[in-house]
Amino acid sequence: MSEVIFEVRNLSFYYGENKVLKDISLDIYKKKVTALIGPSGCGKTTFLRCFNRMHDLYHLNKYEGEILFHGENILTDKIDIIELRSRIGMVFQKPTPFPMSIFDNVAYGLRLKGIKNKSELQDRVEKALKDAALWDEVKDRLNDTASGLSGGQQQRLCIARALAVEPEVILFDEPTSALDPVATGRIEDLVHSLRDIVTIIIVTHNMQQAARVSDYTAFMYLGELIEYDETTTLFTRPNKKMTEDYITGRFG
Ligand SMILES: Nc1ncnc2c1ncn2[C@@H]1O[C@H](COP(=O)(O)OP(=O)(O)OP(=O)(O)O)[C@@H](O)[C@H]1O
Repeated sequence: MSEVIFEVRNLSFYYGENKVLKDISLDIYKKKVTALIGPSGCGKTTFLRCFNRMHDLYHLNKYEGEILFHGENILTDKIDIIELRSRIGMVFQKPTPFPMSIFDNVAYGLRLKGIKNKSELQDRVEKALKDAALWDEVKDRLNDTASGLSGGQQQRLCIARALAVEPEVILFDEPTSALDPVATGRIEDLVHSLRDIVTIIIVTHNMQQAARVSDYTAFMYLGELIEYDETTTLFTRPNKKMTEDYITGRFG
């Protein structure tokens, strides 16, 4: 069994009065891919956004319970959220390149961290683009604007941007929902391979995708965690009838 990086303990979450996560407890394992699946509105994205405190942007949102990150609760006021987000990166549904060059997109977070040295920047941008399986396609046009890339390339650029600051964790929120099947396949291969360097939590609508890319899968329904197990077990021998009904397409 691998090392635990997050211990989620009795986590509930409210949008104002609306309780959408209900007493969730689970462990997330280091350098593994964990998929969050379940029907629309079950709380997958809400759960994902707790891990880097994305909900803090709106003051009526409320967390209860704990998420221990290396043993420290990240849901307290004592946490430096900027620092937390540099350790826990995020990739969104739609590619969100900044309106600047390919190079500057990847260098952005590095410059924010105070890295000014040109050759260090170049090395780290190159490494991040290689890790994101994009280097060969862009190495001759690093100064071109990022908006000229295809959707799939833009999403890999966003992954490179997230990787550049060497986070411990990357949260993926349905990263292929805006992509065609070929671009989707490339992102899936990439997510699968990235677990050698980072811990990944990924929300997906697509059960086949969860089965292909993840080591662990959490099945959620109406804000509750119904079942959580190794992906192969959850998809072949689920414990709960509700999980079985969902993965065999009987509802949702
Ligand atoms: N900003 C918000 N304010 C109030 N309620 C919200 C907000 N965002 C989501 N919700 C509600 O919280 C519940 C969970 O939504 P969430 O987006 O987390 O589900 P999901 O499983 O990711 O859904 P989908 O697969 O459709 O993206 C839903 O009932 C949704 O309507």
